[in-house]
Amino acid sequence: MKEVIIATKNAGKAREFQALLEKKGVKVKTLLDFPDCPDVEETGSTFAENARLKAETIASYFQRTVIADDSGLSIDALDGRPGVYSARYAGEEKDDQANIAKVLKEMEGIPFAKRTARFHCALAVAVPNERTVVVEGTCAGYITDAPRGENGFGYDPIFYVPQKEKTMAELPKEEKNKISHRADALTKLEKQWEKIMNGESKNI
Ligand SMILES: O=c1[nH]c(=O)c2ncn([C@@H]3O[C@H](COP(=O)(O)OP(=O)(O)OP(=O)(O)O)[C@@H](O)[C@H]3O)c2[nH]1
Ligand SMILES: [Mg+2]
Repeated sequence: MKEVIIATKNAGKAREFQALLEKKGVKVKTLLDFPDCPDVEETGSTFAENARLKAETIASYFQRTVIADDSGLSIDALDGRPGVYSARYAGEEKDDQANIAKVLKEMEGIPFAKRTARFHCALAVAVPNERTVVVEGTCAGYITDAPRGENGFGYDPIFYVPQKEKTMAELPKEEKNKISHRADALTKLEKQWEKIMNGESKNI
């Protein structure tokens, strides 16, 4: 079975990539499998910049093809916050519950129609000494006024998906994986996928 390294230490993302890529017959390794792997500082101001930074640093470390995901939630009523700071919105410890609590507090009193939001996912494919490819995916929804559901990770319990009439955390994982920002971004690599997996880096 072919194998790809996803440059993430986020267990929720790791599970989703495993499920998404299993369908393509690809085995996923993440940085959770390589505890000595260096941490990459996310100094970019966009999802694409951070995805590129993570992918290129880790591709250079392993000297092989690496895909990185930088993602997050943009809320219109909060001028796009938490945005690229989604993981650490309530502090360095990356606590999902604390992040949710902070968002709900900031959204108090805002009516449903004005609670529009969007998940973003930038995926960067880096091959040592080659041009990096970045694609992006989104998923639109609304911020609820209380958490609902146990599935997924991050802000999923407060992200309402109108076409499903459920929060992302109330959807079974197969359903999230059909409509998520991550799935959307991955679709955009569809045409290049064979080349990526064969390590044919040029012109992907
Ligand atoms: O409800 C959610 N459903 C999702 O599907 C989702 N995808 C991203 N996020 C949020 O955005 C941060 C990513 O930040 P991020 O890309 O820097 O990742 P991270 O720092 O957690 O891990 P790494 O991949 O950098 O190692 C995460 O922690 C989450 O808070 C999501 N929330
Ligand atoms: Mg991160």
